[in-house]
Amino acid sequence: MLTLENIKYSRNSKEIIKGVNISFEEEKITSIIGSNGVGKSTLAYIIMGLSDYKPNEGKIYLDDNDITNFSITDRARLGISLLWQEPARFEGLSVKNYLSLGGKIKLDDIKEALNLVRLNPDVYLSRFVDKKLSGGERKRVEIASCILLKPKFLIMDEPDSGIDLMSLDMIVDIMKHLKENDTGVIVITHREEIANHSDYSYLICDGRVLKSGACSDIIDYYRSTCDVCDNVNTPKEQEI
Ligand SMILES: Nc1ncnc2c1ncn2[C@@H]1O[C@H](COP(=O)(O)OP(=O)(O)OP(=O)(O)O)[C@@H](O)[C@H]1O
Repeated sequence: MLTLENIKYSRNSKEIIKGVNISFEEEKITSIIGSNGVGKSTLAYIIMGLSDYKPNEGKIYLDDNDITNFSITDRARLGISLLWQEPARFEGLSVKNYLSLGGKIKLDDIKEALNLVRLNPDVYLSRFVDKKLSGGERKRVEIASCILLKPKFLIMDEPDSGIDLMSLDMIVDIMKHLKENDTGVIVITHREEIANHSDYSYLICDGRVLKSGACSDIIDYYRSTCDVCDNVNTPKEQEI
């Protein structure tokens, strides 16, 4: 269980996260949805422990461990991973070497992961993770590396960004694969096609959880209420 307890975070004197309580379970897909700029990616960076994203208040627990002050490296070691919205490039590193994680991963597993992200291993193992790979191809390689890490929790920040619409079902298949392999998936998404496959959803508004529950209820609420709202939380609306 990964638990956020009353997390508050400010940046340049602006309060971005205003007291968030969320629990994520392993072997479950949890979606985080909400309008642009409400703090979803910020929450992802706080959970991952990026150096500029230390909460001003609150605690983060992985099972019974208080990891609030743990570095990104310590959290990665404990099994928390993040799929970035924008994947990085590594000039001069082949896909095969990049995915072998320093030789720790077997070639067959690398091939299986490439097949899952629908990149033909015969074509892509020898390609380089540089600017000759398209954004979508790099994103797929990045997703493959997250699969191979077998994390306890994987935060997927808009996993479809840069991926063609025809491949949304691939993202869904990958989330299901991760779940079947005991990874807790935390997916930040604007896509109903992706959120629909989550076991539980949180709707974020103005740095707070506005509502949580079954994905279909949250999406119905979001559609009927949030599209017409001015993006400011109303405490009365809070039904956490
Ligand atoms: N480095 C920063 N300095 C100041 N404000 C920031 C910084 N990064 C983000 N913000 C602000 O924090 C708020 C939350 O941003 P965040 O990226 O977490 O939103 P989001 O919900 O992920 O949005 P989107 O759906 O557009 O990706 C926004 O108002 C944004 O402008």
